[in-house]
Amino acid sequence: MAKPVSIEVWNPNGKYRVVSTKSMPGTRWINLLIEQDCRLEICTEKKTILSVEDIIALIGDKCDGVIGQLTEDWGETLFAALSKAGGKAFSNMAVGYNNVDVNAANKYGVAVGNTPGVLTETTAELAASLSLAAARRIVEADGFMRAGLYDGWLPHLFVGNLLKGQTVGVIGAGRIGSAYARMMVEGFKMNLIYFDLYQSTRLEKFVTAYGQFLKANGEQPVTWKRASSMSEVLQEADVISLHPVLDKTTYHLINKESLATMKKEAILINCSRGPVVDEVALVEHLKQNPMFRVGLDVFEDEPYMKPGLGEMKNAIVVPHIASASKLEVTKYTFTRHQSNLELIKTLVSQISSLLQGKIKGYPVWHDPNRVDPFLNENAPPPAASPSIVNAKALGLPVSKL
Ligand SMILES: NC(=O)C1=CN([C@@H]2O[C@H](COP(=O)(O)OP(=O)(O)OC[C@H]3O[C@@H](n4cnc5c(N)ncnc54)[C@H](O)[C@@H]3O)[C@@H](O)[C@H]2O)C=CC1
Ligand SMILES: O=C(O)C(=O)CO
Repeated sequence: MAKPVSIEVWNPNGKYRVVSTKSMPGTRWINLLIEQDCRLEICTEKKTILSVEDIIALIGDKCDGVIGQLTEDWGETLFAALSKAGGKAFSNMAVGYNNVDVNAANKYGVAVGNTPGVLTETTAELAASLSLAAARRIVEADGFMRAGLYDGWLPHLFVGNLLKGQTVGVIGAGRIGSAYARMMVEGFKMNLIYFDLYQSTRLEKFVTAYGQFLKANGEQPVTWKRASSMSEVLQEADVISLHPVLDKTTYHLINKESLATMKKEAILINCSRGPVVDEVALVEHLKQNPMFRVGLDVFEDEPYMKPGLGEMKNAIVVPHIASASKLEVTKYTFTRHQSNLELIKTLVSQISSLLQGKIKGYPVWHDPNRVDPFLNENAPPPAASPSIVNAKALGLPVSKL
């Protein structure tokens, strides 16, 4: 028998039992679920990462839907348990859903939601922040200052990289990769080289137009190139930022061999998922190449770092905070996790619309890139469910809205 897990209950007489494996910011999401006749149970366990056993205990004998986290292992065992409890909907509070075995969800007929589009700017901004911090050695210089080592200006003190006119490389030029590329091209007048399985026409058009603008103003125009392979990006770029999904094609994309092809003074940024980089090989590369620098938001064995990484002066490491930003929306200023608040509303729309429609017969929102209709605080969410990643496999109809 699984150990009981502590919970807080909202709307005990609600018709649908929905479990959230974590408490999330604000009360709007709770009210939305209550309005949809849900009994909501929020896990209040103190530990950060719940085990599969903990989640099985939360699911219990009857559960209609679960809102879960990217730190949880949603595989065969959990989908079997959810299905046995009558569950039909699972929402992952994240853009990335590499922690979810979608085939297992399909097998048990559970719809899987994620939250694309709500963290694009916040993640791109963190990647840009890490790029700048690495280029100008901000963290190292800050440590030096605090240690009382500064005894006067010197011509060679903490010489870093000037970004203007250098080349920024993006691997995975989807929503976040493209937003980051625009920031670096427009903000620092960098040239762009990118690799993606698909052409990013909008991004190319943007860089072309910006290049023409600069030229018309008597400045050096920026350029773009779509690389035919990832290695082309690694060889040519001065700053490389990783933004692909994590799947078997991108696991250890950056490894000993690919690191060896990069410029000795290149900067590598990872705000995608840790296992895209072979972290052991990275530590070794950092040791051998003191002017090679990295900025990491994500780690291979999160929350842990591979031995030696934390001691490397040429590494900037932050604890998966790309989504943690404040945002002003008209007159509202929300808390630190504003971006997550937006994301939660998307989740709530998923769970409640799926349950109301009993899965079948309820349309799935047609465009996973358009989340704005779900984010308006004053309007009810549209009568469709945003971003169900396995809609096609489950034969769910798509909204014509
Ligand atoms: N650090 C953080 O807090 C956050 C991390 N993320 C991560 O960022 C990832 C990307 O998010 P979005 O840009 O919204 O997704 P997206 O789906 O718009 O972009 C991903 C891109 O990767 C490309 N891709 C897939 N396989 C590839 C390969 N083998 N080589 C090169 N490109 C490949 C796809 O074609 C696509 O254009 C998410 O899957 C998630 O893991 C997302 C939000 C926050
Ligand atoms: O949404 C995601 O994929 C995240 O990593 C959130 O921080």
